Amino acid sequence: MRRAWRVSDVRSAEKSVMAGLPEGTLMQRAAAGLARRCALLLDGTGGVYGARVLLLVGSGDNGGDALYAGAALARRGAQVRALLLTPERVHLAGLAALRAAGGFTTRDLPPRSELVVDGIVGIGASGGLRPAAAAIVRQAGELRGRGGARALVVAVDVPSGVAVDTGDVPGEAVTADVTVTFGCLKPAHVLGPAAIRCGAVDLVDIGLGPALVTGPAVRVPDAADIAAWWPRPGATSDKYSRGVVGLATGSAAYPGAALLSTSGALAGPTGMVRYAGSAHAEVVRAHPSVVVADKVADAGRVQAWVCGSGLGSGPQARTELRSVLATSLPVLLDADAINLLVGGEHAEDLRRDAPLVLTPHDGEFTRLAGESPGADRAGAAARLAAWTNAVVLLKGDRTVVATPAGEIWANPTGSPALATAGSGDVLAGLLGSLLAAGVPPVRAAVAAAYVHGLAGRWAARHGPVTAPDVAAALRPVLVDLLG
Ligand SMILES: NC(=O)C1=CN([C@@H]2O[C@H](COP(=O)(O)OP(=O)(O)OC[C@H]3O[C@@H](n4cnc5c(N)ncnc54)[C@H](OP(=O)(O)O)[C@@H]3O)[C@@H](O)[C@H]2O)[C@@H](O)CC1
Ligand SMILES: Nc1ncnc2c1ncn2[C@@H]1O[C@H](COP(=O)(O)OP(=O)(O)O)[C@@H](O)[C@H]1O
Repeated sequence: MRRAWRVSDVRSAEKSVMAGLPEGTLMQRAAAGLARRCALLLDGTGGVYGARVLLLVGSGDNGGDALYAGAALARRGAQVRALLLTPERVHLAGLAALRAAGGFTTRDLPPRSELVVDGIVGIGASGGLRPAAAAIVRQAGELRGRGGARALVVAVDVPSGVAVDTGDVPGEAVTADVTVTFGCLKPAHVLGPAAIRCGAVDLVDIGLGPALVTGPAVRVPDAADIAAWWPRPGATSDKYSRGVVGLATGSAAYPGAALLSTSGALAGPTGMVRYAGSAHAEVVRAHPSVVVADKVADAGRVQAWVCGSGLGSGPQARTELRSVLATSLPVLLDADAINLLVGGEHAEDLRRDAPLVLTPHDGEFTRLAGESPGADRAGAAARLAAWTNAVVLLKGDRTVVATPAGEIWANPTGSPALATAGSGDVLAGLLGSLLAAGVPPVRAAVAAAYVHGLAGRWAARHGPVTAPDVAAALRPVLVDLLG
């Protein structure tokens, strides 16, 4: 698992560590790590000696890091030039170090560069990049180096222009090949469009660890987490002890949603899948192992319900929603079931002790919350989670999962291939199976999103992806993941 901290928490940690160290120590550690990474990158493009390096230097400590790293590269023979965005306000000691090492300042962008180091702003930025900085970022993105190859871009701490705490990119911003960050990850490294701007993220240890006393703002699962959480059958398991998931999905208008949620559920860890709804004949024809009924009331015992994918919005859909919410079981509400909550008709039904998981896309989120998720998707998901007392999985290219207590996870495996009709139905079935197998709701949501994302990537290797392809890819992905 990777963890990311908010700017205010990073600032407090820095302050407490710096109190016990000579001034500038953290910056020296940061700059040394930055220079090392830059040198490694240059090694891959013809070496450090003679390489043309352009530093984009803002007025704060982020610019200071870039200047000291530039000095280290200049000492190894690189031709380092610093473009100072505000020459009247620059990290003076950093600039002196660069000059002493043989580096220069420049007023204009040079015609060629092998490497651009973005030290315009780091975690001290507020708002989108100002016009002068934005113009430099635009031009620097066009720079070319040896043999006409695009210049490599290394961002210092975060790419300039991203919103560090939310992962939003409000305007012009640097697109980095590598982001070298210090002390800990920040939300922009793992959330939203900012995460994509970071390229590969390299974490340099500057000794902040023990001073990070608050909980992380965002957690990111890795394969080992998912493998550790995923239930496996044991020698004494039977079909009931592995959990039974119930699906109240699909309708005469949308029988496909029933089939797709069933496919997702069948790839999960439960020992049995029950389907209740008007698509029961199609479901059992496609999946003979599924036990079917035509409504929730007749379905038999389950350990968790999935309700809503393709369910429709008529009186029968409302009855089914009421039936699942009346149980004392974990319930996942997707798609139409979320839309049925709008207007408050089910407010009383939502007062339940058992876990609730909501899986909205942006449209469903907006209808239910009364406003779109906006730029701070994690914050928006956490607010809806607190309001509904549910785990909220907000779908998107970086799906986020939030709990009512404000714990936030970002899924790292998303794939644009998943943006295809019905892939959310597959996710709902898989997640429901994990709930029925007894996995705590937040882990079930995080694990389902992770595996679903990998399945999208897997399916995309063989051409254009449809939702059945995503469902079919769940099994090979799970074999890889769980061994
Ligand atoms: N603290 C530590 O211990 C360590 C910190 N470290 C490093 O310091 C960085 C933080 O440095 P920081 O606090 O000086 O802020 P920083 O990101 O350079 O930006 C502030 C400057 O940018 C300007 N500016 C602001 N918004 C802007 C905008 N939208 N568009 C354009 N300009 C804008 C703003 O100008 P002003 O608003 O004052 O006019 C101000 O002058 C951190 O990310 C890491 O790299 C490491 O060395 C490790 C140890
Ligand atoms: N651009 C994208 N990149 C990655 N994943 C995406 C993207 N767009 C959508 N997804 C994922 O695809 C799935 C779509 O679900 P949903 O919108 O409910 O579709 P449907 O209702 O058709 O099943 C979600 O898991 C979502 O996170």
